[in-house]
Amino acid sequence: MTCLLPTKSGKAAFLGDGLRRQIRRISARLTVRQSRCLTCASIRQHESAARVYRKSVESRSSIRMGIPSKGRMAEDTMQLLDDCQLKVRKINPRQYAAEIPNVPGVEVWFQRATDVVRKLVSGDIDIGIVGYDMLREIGNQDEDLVVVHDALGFGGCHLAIAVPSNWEDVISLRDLLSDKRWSKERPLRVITAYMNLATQFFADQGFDYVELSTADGALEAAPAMGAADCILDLVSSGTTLRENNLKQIEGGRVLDSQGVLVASRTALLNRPGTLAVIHEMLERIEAHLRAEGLFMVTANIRGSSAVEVATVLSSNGGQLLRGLQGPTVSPIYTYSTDGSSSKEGSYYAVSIGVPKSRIYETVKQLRKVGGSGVLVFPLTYVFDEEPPRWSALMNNLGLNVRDFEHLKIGEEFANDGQA
Ligand SMILES: Nc1ncnc2c1ncn2[C@@H]1O[C@H](COP(=O)(O)OP(=O)(O)OP(=O)(O)O)[C@@H](O)[C@H]1O
Ligand SMILES: O=P(O)(O)OC[C@H]1O[C@H](OP(=O)(O)OP(=O)(O)O)[C@H](O)[C@@H]1O
Ligand SMILES: [Mg+2]
Repeated sequence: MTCLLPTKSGKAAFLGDGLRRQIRRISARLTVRQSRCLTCASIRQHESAARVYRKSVESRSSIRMGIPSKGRMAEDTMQLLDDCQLKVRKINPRQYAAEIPNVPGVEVWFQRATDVVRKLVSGDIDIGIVGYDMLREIGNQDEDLVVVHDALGFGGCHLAIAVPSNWEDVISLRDLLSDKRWSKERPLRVITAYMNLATQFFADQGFDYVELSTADGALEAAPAMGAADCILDLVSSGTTLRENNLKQIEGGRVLDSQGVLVASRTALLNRPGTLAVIHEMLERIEAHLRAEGLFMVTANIRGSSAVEVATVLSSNGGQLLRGLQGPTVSPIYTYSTDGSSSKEGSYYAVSIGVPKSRIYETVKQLRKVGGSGVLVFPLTYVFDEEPPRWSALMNNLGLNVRDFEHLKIGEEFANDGQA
């Protein structure tokens, strides 16, 4: 007898201990199966149907962004937008539509991660933040989906094959492939939530005898239950695998993933304002992520000229005391004793951006060259030149960076009403 219960979310909480006991009592002769078995073909049909019904840009005038409504990515996405001063304003927690007051004209829609991708494909949203794994699985290499930023710095995990730890002879994918246990009559049974990626991977690796099945979560339980031989699922810390007596194998890493910013090519090229919004988001995200790893340090250093101080810094601290492009060195003006006049004195103020991880080393180096009054500040943004990801996007869209000059954000929004 097998009884499957929800592992998490509202349903799991509802099935509290009391209810679990009741179920145990009444279910002596009951078998509940939660897993669905889908063929790859049916999933493909489902995903491509969305493609056929892609909406035209004229069907609405607003720019829509989709972000995960729950799960691991939801909180991190909100935090990233907040850190970039793109805070999402939600009137109440059960509402699925919101706005970003700093970017007027953008509607934010909260959706399940899978639906963010589906709605990008169908043209119901223009911009989205999701895990790269979802983008690849659901988007299935749809040419309309353009990755604008591929490393948002959260949701880091990888999709991997895991087999029972007690399969001592199976260390690598090659071992799994040559295992004589699998045949046409008794294929290798793999359970996964990533049917498209799994189909592609096993075909590319030359597996002839594989049967895929799918479930929505807690896949790690399937081998012990006898429902599958191995799994293809996300791994981050590896704890879930370990706790379920599973192990990864060499060559079984299918895809590396983290949060990505995606946009619809159709919307970028045709919906007024979308390209400008993406430009601003990209600039803010890049500048924030660059700043996140740095501290701004200022200190006073004795010297006879700014050049001498800069030379002392670079010859003693090497790259560390040179900052991002070289130290900023400015004279400190000292006043005469009666305060009536000021003159360039023998102290200079230096400002440098340094990696957070090397802050103490920096302080010690500054002291060594006579630095005093060392102040350390967090940074909000480091805006550099136009981000390389922007040029890459323009390239991808077949546009010239100069073409965008006239699409400045103000003009774009001003044009919206007339479009
Ligand atoms: N263990 C993990 N560590 C880091 N990122 C993860 C992990 N598991 C999933 N993710 C990322 O988060 C995204 C959303 O996963 P999450 O589990 O929150 O949602 P879901 O599986 O769609 O929903 P649910 O599990 O609640 O049914 C995944 O697509 C992946 O990019
Ligand atoms: O390597 P770890 O750090 O242990 O993380 C991996 C687990 O995280 C995800 O599951 P999630 O918690 O989203 O539950 P789910 O299986 O119900 O989606 C994923 O599906 C793995 O089960
Ligand atoms: Mg999950």
